[in-house]
Amino acid sequence: MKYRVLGVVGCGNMAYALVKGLTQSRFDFETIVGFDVNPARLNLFRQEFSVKPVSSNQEVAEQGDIIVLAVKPGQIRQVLEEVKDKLTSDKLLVSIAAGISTSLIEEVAGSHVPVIRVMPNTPCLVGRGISAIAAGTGASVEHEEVVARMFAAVGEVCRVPESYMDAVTALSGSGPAYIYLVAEAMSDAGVEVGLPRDLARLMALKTIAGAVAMMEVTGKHPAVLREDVTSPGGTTIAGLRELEENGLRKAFFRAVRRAFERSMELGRR
Ligand SMILES: NC(=O)C1=CN([C@@H]2O[C@H](COP(=O)(O)OP(=O)(O)OC[C@H]3O[C@@H](n4cnc5c(N)ncnc54)[C@H](O)[C@@H]3O)[C@@H](O)[C@H]2O)C=CC1
Ligand SMILES: O=C(O)[C@@H]1CCC=N1
Repeated sequence: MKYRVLGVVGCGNMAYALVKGLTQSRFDFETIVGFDVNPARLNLFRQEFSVKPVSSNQEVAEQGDIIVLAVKPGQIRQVLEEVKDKLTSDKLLVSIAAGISTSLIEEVAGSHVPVIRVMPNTPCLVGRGISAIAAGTGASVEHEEVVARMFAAVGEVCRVPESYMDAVTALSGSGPAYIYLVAEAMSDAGVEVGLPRDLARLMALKTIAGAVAMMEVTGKHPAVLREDVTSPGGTTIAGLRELEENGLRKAFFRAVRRAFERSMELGRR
């Protein structure tokens, strides 16, 4: 299968991360065409990535061999209605919309169109994303391979059963925001005990980055690494006790469950 033209419907944040990664990688699209209702976004994509701007989603679907749907979940149905007449079985439709199932897409676009659903995350912008991919009923292993290679340009890729997608969305799709909140909270906590703000932020950020590197490089379980930091009767156990008593784990359980439910709600609209 040879896909020469990538079509991008919706040139927002996630499309930016993906197109940036693709243009810097060896993934060999001859052309990338795009449309966005906001001309400024389209202009940005033209200037930064030489994306060819077209004047409608239909044109993207007509010219693209692979069409990435990167609009908000609430716009997917309307966009599919616009483009469905241009979709043939030799094209490949890729949706990154949270909560939107491949069966919903097939229902509107027609079951002859191969559909792959992907849940990436914003670290794709710096090549450190994690994307889960799942195939619709009309997509083959080859279709999955092509999309896996595309998203490998912006980070790691996991193939998952589609039934995992709402959970993946709640954990890794939304997850960067949870960690930014932790970084902010740690910085403020450092300020509270007397550190200048810039220093507190640097310490928080480098501590998170260092801890992530420790988990990646050593391959040790986080609980083992945590024990290594925790001296008997020392400072860390005093801090950890506060986090446990204030419900850190409970807060994460609840956050991920609520985001999971929200992903399912987005798919029902
Ligand atoms: N932001 C994130 O962390 C992630 C987002 N996603 C999914 O990616 C999709 C896009 O999200 P973002 O890039 O964050 O949103 P965004 O708001 O940055 O991008 C959406 C773009 O679509 C454009 N648009 C709106 N209506 C349109 C239409 N009818 N035709 C063409 N373009 C239209 C908007 O002008 C905007 O530029 C969403 O479905 C979201 O669920 C998936 C993984 C992570
Ligand atoms: O907040 C959202 O709905 C999107 C999906 C995952 C991350 N951002």
